[in-house]
Amino acid sequence: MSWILDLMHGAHNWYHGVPKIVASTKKTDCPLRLGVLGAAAINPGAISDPVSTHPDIIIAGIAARSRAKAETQIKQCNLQHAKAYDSYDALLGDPCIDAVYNPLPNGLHAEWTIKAMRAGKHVLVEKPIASNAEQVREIKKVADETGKVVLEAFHWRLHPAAHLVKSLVQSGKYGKVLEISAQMGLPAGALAKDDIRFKYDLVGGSSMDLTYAYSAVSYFATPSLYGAEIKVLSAKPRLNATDPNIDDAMDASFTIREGNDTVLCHTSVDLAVPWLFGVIPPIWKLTATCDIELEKAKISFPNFPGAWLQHSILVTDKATGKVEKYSAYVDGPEWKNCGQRWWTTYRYQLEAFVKGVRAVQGGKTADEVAKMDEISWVSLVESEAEVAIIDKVYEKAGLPRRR
Ligand SMILES: NC(=O)C1=CN([C@@H]2O[C@H](COP(=O)(O)OP(=O)(O)OC[C@H]3O[C@@H](n4cnc5c(N)ncnc54)[C@H](OP(=O)(O)O)[C@@H]3O)[C@@H](O)[C@H]2O)C=CC1
Ligand SMILES: O=C1OC[C@@H](O)[C@H](O)[C@H]1O
Repeated sequence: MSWILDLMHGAHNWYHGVPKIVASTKKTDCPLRLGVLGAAAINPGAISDPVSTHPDIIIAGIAARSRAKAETQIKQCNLQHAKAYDSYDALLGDPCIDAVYNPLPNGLHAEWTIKAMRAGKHVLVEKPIASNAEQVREIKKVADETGKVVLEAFHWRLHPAAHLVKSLVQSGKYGKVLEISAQMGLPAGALAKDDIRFKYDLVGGSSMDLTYAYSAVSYFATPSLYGAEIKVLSAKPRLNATDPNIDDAMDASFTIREGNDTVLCHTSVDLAVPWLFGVIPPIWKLTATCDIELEKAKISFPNFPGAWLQHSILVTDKATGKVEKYSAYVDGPEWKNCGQRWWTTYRYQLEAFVKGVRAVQGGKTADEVAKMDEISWVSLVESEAEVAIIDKVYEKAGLPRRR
């Protein structure tokens, strides 16, 4: 699956001339030293690529359960400053490492994020940040105790396009939000049968993996999800043939109520969208979409998780049918004057993480970082509220809560 992402990155970088930018990127005298837990398939696109164009961070190490695997990835990504470790503990025990990227299977996110903080490291942890909301609260507790930064790697939320959509929605110009739908799917066969996403003990399942859909509806539904009341109306899973605890797909409907305002939300996620007649890829189910209905307009944000590739935000006036078109690749309401046209969502994510860590090193608290004006951030409060929705969806579907 990750080869698709690597292919998209390659094409994107070639189109924007990124290799020249990489070659001319000078690192600072004392860049942050990042250690990576696991030689995961996602690493080249999600961390190695953005680090290559960031002046203030290097990958100083990769740990894998076998040193050879770590060495292979170090070579593959051409990481000149990286050391291979043969265990995650060995990397965490190295005082030369300042911060950690955690792309382990979902079920290990909370455990290793907490271990990393206790070892004195700041953490960028893959989505979903934890198996359930209780674990997110535990992460928050340890972050408060240790003063370390934790950022859930919700890259799409850190891209200017997401912020533009949010500002259009919240502007009041189009009235209240009534209904939001988001979908995301992968074609059947794209993932191997033994992929981590199909393993219950590693906290797999479509709702855990394609959590973007839950994140999108909740981000756009309210100014802040904190304190909102969630009621799941329906949750219909399509169960995995081998493991009935795994939702290969999940269609859910729920309401998000804040004060007197209630937004009806629909999410549809699928790790194995069946091919039509076994041969035709169902493109319309594979395109990630987020559609927002307000009182006076409909806003559509296609390809919301991959906005760095291409997106076009359409606002249709419900009375006149007139369509306004927007897009955003830099700056915007959260980043102000920051970013480049060629920055991927992962590059924005890294920008946020490095700025957050530097701010904490400069004396700010992690809570203050989440509120800083000059960066975009996903707070642990937001992460917890989103994971809590997924907990409730599993409960409604009659599936066990992930742990
Ligand atoms: N932000 C994004 O765009 C994306 C995010 N992700 C997220 O990244 C994470 C990793 O996904 P992906 O790279 O596809 O997964 P992989 O299976 O390629 O990587 C998972 C890593 O976890 C390690 N691991 C430790 N214990 C186990 C175990 N018991 N079973 C299997 N692996 C184990 C392995 O490390 P070792 O090298 O030590 O053997 C492996 O490299 C997931 O949380 C996923 O949600 C994934 C794809 C895209
Ligand atoms: O971006 C993504 O797309 C495919 C998924 O399986 C993956 O985990 C996700 O993060």
